[in-house]
Amino acid sequence: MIHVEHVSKTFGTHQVLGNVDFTIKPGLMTGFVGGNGAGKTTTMRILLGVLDPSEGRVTVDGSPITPAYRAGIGYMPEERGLYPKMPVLEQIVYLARLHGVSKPAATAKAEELLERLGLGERMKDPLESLSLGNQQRAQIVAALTHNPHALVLDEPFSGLDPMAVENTLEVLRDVADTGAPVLFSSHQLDVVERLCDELVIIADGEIRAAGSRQDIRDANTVPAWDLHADADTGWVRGLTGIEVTEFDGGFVRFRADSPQAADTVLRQAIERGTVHSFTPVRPHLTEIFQEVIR
Ligand SMILES: Nc1ncnc2c1ncn2[C@@H]1O[C@H](COP(=O)(O)OP(=O)(O)OP(=O)(O)O)[C@@H](O)[C@H]1O
Repeated sequence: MIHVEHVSKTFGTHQVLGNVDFTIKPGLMTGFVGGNGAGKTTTMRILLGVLDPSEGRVTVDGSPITPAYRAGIGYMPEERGLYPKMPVLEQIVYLARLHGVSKPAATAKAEELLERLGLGERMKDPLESLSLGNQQRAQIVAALTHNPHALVLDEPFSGLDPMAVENTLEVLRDVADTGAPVLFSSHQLDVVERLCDELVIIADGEIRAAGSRQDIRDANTVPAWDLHADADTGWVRGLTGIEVTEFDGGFVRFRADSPQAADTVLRQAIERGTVHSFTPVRPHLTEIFQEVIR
């Protein structure tokens, strides 16, 4: 398990990370979500050793991360690093060889990954002749060809079409299934919500929420219910332990101090007429995200 432990970072007098603390668990895909300038790239650079933290440290299974461990991470930096004029396959094999992979093994792996990401026909073409989305796919392959034991990917899905997102997801999932911790950043919560097992939400250089989707939902959900009835539901406003948040004739959304208070609403609604539905409100993760990054 990789642990970013109480990391702070200051550039001059500008603190961009404050006590950032989260884990990336083996075998799971962790989505690192935050708006522009939230601190995702800075955190990833510290994880990779490109930047030093002002405070805190990164550990792997409880010990400080080593250069050897870092060298075995598949890293896709924010500033994409491939050579525009060099053929795609050739440079991916070259980069894998720098990691100590033999030429035949690197070639076989790169060809397999390029095929899976739909670049089978373009392997011999110079990178610059590919569309931006296809260059992005090549970058992903470059991060994976040296059989990394962990992945740290900065915005791997940005600019990919839906099919490429699915193919990339499958490839990343295969790496996670080998027991590797996988971290990828994104500012597209809808994508991350669907793709990852765990989420880390950052805003203004601070972690605002972390854990599984369910953990984050449970921790940030105020119990609320929706009631749809035939008759006007204005009477709900007068009940103790109930706070009405939305109301429109036969519809009311309310928060309840306890499940018993919510039951009372249902009982009274049935006594007053026909109840069409009575359901707990499950906020979408996107709504929670908007709330926690405020
Ligand atoms: N070398 C630097 N010197 C000064 N400030 C920096 C430096 N690098 C990053 N910052 C600042 O740190 C903050 C966090 O930036 P960072 O790139 O980590 O955010 P991000 O979450 O990756 O954003 P984005 O999604 O826009 O890439 C920003 O305010 C940025 O201007």
